[in-house]
Amino acid sequence: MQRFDAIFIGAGQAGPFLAARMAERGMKVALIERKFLGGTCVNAGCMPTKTLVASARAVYISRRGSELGVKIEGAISVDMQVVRHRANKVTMDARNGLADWLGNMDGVTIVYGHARFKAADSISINGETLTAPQIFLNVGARPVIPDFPGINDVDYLTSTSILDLDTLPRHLAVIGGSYIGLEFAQMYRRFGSEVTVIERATHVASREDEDTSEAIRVILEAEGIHVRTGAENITFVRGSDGVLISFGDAAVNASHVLVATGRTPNTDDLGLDVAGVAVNSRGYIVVDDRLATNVAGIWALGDCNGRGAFTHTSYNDFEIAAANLLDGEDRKLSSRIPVYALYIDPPLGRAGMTEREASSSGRRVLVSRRPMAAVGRAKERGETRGFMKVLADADTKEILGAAILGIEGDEAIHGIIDAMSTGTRYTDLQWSVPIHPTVSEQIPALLRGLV
Ligand SMILES: Cc1cc2nc3c(=O)[nH]c(=O)nc-3n(C[C@H](O)[C@H](O)[C@H](O)COP(=O)(O)OP(=O)(O)OC[C@H]3O[C@@H](n4cnc5c(N)ncnc54)[C@H](O)[C@@H]3O)c2cc1C
Ligand SMILES: NC(=O)c1ccc[n+]([C@@H]2O[C@H](COP(=O)([O-])OP(=O)(O)OC[C@H]3O[C@@H](n4cnc5c(N)ncnc54)[C@H](O)[C@@H]3O)[C@@H](O)[C@H]2O)c1
Repeated sequence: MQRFDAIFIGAGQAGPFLAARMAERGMKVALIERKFLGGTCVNAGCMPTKTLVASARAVYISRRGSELGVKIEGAISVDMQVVRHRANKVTMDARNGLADWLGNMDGVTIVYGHARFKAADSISINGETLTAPQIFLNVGARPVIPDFPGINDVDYLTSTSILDLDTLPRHLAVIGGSYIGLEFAQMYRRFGSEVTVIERATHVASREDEDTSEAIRVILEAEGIHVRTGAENITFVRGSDGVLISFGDAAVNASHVLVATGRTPNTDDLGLDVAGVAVNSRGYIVVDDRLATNVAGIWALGDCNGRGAFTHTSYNDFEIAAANLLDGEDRKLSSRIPVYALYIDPPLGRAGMTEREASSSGRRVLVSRRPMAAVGRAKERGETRGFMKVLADADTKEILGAAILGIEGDEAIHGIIDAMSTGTRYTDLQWSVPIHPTVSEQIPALLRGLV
């Protein structure tokens, strides 16, 4: 039996950083990973997909070159092998960087293999037992495949396996119209595939307000993506040249199918029952405001605790745990404001509540909207799709939430995020002087328009 001060299961976006902080303090830590250092973000998530989104945007801009006075002789074509290679390189550089950093760190032992609890303070891995008084779970999540009739009779892709494609699908059907589905749908359309998004809900990106979902749909349809919402009873049959997907009274004949209907936590094969760690009905590990599970000495960080599903929420879990356990602070999960971006192009940057959430909170809600077509920066760049809106509490003057769907929306939203994080009232921000011409310069004006 090998003894450590702390054991980390999963090397995602929280565990490695906390392991490093603990090792710096002279602790002896084991970091167990069954696949690749860096987890989903580095290997099958943000990094490769945002690299692909960048390639797809380059195609889009090239095709629009003549509008901006750029003459490109000959047809614009896409080399999918180069596209894939570039995404793979970004992943490999990050993965190798982590391996160098952690591999050379005194006090950190990296163990590759699948870990399972043997007891609340010990882990079985590759036939060996490791024990520690502190165990941190950072096991992440994986794609969930619904029990669609016929799905197992056809070939389908997930957000992970699609990264290995180096040819262009004739017709990509994307099941699920949320983050993963919409990002892949738009990039493949831009690469040159016919694309159909098939979504069960009445709107794409259905967690958003209807005006946001509708604006996203308009953007996607303008690029030639077929969007089918309200799709009930989806079934799959293998056809002569692909897959026949039927839903309601419609059918689509696709060459490739991407299933992007959500993710499920990697908690089913961890032996949590042996350790007595509680999970909720969806398999997420139950944690308190400081990320502790119900078992003393065991914490759960990142996607597997169901309190966030993004790289920045996982990394923030590390920051909370490190602050509380190593720096004598008292940081809480409940202080975190929900923020994220949907990386279609133009992106959707989001902070805080939707209008639907704000209205149902019982507050007096003020709203201000502005189309991107009224934004100078957007006009100058010839990219006026989308809109921005902000919500505030009429009584407390708090900023409650915002959405910026438009060029640089993922960056410009940070003005709102920082204001919300510091508790700045909208009345204090209305008269700040922004730089012209930027998308962010609209924020003070937007706040002055709250009614
Ligand atoms: C296609 C896609 C695009 C995304 N894009 C974005 C984005 O743009 N921005 C954003 O913020 N988020 C994005 N995400 C989400 C983001 O990737 C995740 O929220 C984030 O990676 C979660 O990190 P984590 O630390 O919780 O776990 P993960 O990064 O999932 O890491 C968990 C690790 O644990 C390992 N593991 C699991 N079980 C065991 C076990 N029993 N023993 C040993 N090891 C184990 C796994 O192999 C994995 O390496 C995207 C996700 C996907 C799928
Ligand atoms: N930009 C980003 O930050 C980013 C990008 C990609 C992924 N992610 C993370 O990955 C996670 C998973 O993303 P996702 O898009 O797979 O999941 P999701 O849960 O966000 O969306 C799943 C979509 O599939 C639909 N759906 C579910 N079951 C269906 C069915 N039977 N038939 C048709 N449609 C169905 C849902 O209505 C929903 O629109 C997200 O929680 C997100 O945090 C983030």
